Parts: sequence; structure tokens; C-alpha cells
Amino acid sequence: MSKTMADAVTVDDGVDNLNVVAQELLPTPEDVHNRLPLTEAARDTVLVGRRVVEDILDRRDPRVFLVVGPCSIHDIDLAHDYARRLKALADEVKDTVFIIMRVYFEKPRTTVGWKGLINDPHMDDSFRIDEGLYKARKLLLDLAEMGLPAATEALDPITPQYISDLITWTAIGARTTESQTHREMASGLSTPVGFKNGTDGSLEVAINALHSVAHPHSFLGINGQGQCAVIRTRGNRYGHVVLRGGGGKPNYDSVNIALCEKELTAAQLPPNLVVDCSHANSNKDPGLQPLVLDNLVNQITEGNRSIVGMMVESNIGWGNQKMNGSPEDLVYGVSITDACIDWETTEKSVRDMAARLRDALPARLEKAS
Ligand SMILES: O=C[C@H](O)[C@H](O)COP(=O)(O)O
Ligand SMILES: C=C(OP(=O)(O)O)C(=O)O
Repeated sequence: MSKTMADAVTVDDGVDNLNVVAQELLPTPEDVHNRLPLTEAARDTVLVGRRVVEDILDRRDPRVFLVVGPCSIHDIDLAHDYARRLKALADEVKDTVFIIMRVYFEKPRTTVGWKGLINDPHMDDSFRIDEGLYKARKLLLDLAEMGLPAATEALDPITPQYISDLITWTAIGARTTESQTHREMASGLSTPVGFKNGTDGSLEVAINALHSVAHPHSFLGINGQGQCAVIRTRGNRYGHVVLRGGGGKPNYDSVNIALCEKELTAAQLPPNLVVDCSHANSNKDPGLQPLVLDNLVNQITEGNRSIVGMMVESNIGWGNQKMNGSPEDLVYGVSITDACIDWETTEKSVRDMAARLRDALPARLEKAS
């Protein structure tokens, strides 16, 4: 049984915690792992997936990786439905494209709004974070067991203790790339980590993040038993940039890609770029995402070597919907955060991409050092 509500304590003593209403205990990471342990099959998916992404980043594998899936997970059955379709597509295109499902449980907000399935799994402001953590871990476990690797945004610095053994690729979002806390956390993650450029389009914050994440750090965190701990990290050598556009302008075109390559080389960093086809690169218009993807494939077939991955926001249904009333009133398959392309468009875009990349791969391998 959850300890959350029963163990809520009021903490305002007249001088401290004046704006804190209560503190509620959560199950520890160890409690959650014990109830939902990593299985052999899941472990294989994660380890193989991470190795493929590392090989792509190290130019030992000529393929590209594609992070594709909903803007956010709000319905577990829908996530399973999407994952079954994606797994079949992933198997079909695996010779050219390594597919990782976008499984985002934490949403950074510009101001306020639903902050994702972990924060508010019932989508009714009940904020049952305890249930959210179990739901998130169970879904990731199911996906890994079916052989589908998962990508997520690491937003809350405590969350990785609960789920990161099931993650293949991690993003640090545009709103947190400049944050020391997130760079420290990423320096200890076991996955390759993509840092988005800033929401204003600034690349500098992502380049600074790459220097920071590669270094060892010591910082405050929690251990598996939920105790406060000094976390000492080794540094993560698989940090890379994710271009998502910003400041009202896209940055996926060949000129921006060349500028980014130049800045990375000047900073003595490997010229590895992932491009997010959504967000400011598509002006948040889902219909533009396939065009951005197509442009990136053109750049690769014309010889570009720095684009190693892409991201697409996709769901079963097109667009997005507002959450106005009860979650039961939501239209099945449609995003409740950013607008997504639908499944038919996803299948077509990924198949086209794979077919067009097939001829470009041998040259990518020849050029690999
Ligand atoms: O990808 C999701 C959103 O772009 C991000 O969470 C910001 O959303 P908001 O501006 O609607 O808060
Ligand atoms: C919030 C996201 O992106 P960004 O950080 O680029 O805005 C996202 O991918 O969900």
C-alpha cells in the first residue's frame, strides 16, 4: 500500500516552510525496483540499444537513430498500442534506421500546465507521484521486454533513480540545458544524452553543457534507499547536441548544420548532431515534421556525416487536444501536449526515410574513421 497520504506531515513552524503545505513520503527507488525488477529480456534491450547509439555516435555504425513517439505519455493502453505498431516498423527498417520510442513522462512547462504522467498520473491535480513512478516503470519494463528501446527527457533530478535502468537515450530539454543540476545529473547517467539548444535558439548553452557533462561531478542526490547522498560521477562521454530551432527560427537546414559542425569542431567536440523535427524546427506545426525529416535525409544522401539522429513527435491520431474536463472525455490516440503527426504519416515517413538512406549508408561507413 502506498505510504504517501498516510505519512503526510505539516511542516510550517512559523518561520520555515511558510509556503510548504505538506511533505509526503514516497516509496524509495529500491521499493519500486523490487516490485518491478529488471528482467533479462529488458536488460538486453537496454544494453543493446545503448551500445547501438554509442556505436552510431562513435561512427562504428553507419545507421541513424530515430527517437519517435508521443510528445507525452498520458494513456498507458495507448502507449502499448503505439509501441506494438512501432516495434513492427522498427523491425522493418532496422538495416538503416535504429528506432527508439519517445516515452516522455516529465513535461517542462513554459509557465504552468500538466507536468506529465509521473507528476499527475490521473490528470486531475491529485499529483499521485507515487503511482506515477510505478506506472512509468511498468510501461518502460513492458516496452523493453518486447524489445523496444525507450528515450525520455530527464527533468526531475530524482526520477532517474526510479527508471533510468530502462532508458536507452536521454534528452535534457531546452529549458534545462543551461542548468548545472541537469548537467551534473547527466554526467552520471548510463545512457547517451542529447542536450537541446536553448529556447532562444542559442547553441552556446548546449556546447557548454557538453563540456560540463563529460567531466566528473560531485553533487547532492538520493541513493536507492532514498537517503540523501553525495553522488560522485565519472562524467558522460556520450553527450551530444540536439538542434530543435528557437527564437522563432528553425536550425535544421544545411547552413545551420554546417555552422553547428564548425562550432563543435572549434570546441574540440565530436561533430555529432541529432535534429528534432518538431518544436521550433516545425513551428509546432506537425504537418511540417515530415518535410524537416525529408530535408535531413537529403542532407545525408548528399554526403552529410554529422547528422546521426532525428526526433519526431508522433502519435496514433493527428494533432493535439485540450484537456478541458474529465480524462474520460479525451479522444483516443491524440496528444494532450504538443501536436503530433498520426500513425499513417509516421509509417510513410519512416519507410521513405529508410528506403532513401539505404544507398547512402555504405559511403557513411567508408568515411567512418
Ligand atoms: O514538448 C513540449 C512542450 O513544448 C514543452 O513542454 C513546453 O510546453 P508549454 O510551452 O506548452 O508549457
Ligand atoms: C519539451 C521538449 O522539447 P524542448 O525542450 O526542445 O522544448 C520535448 O521534446 O518534449
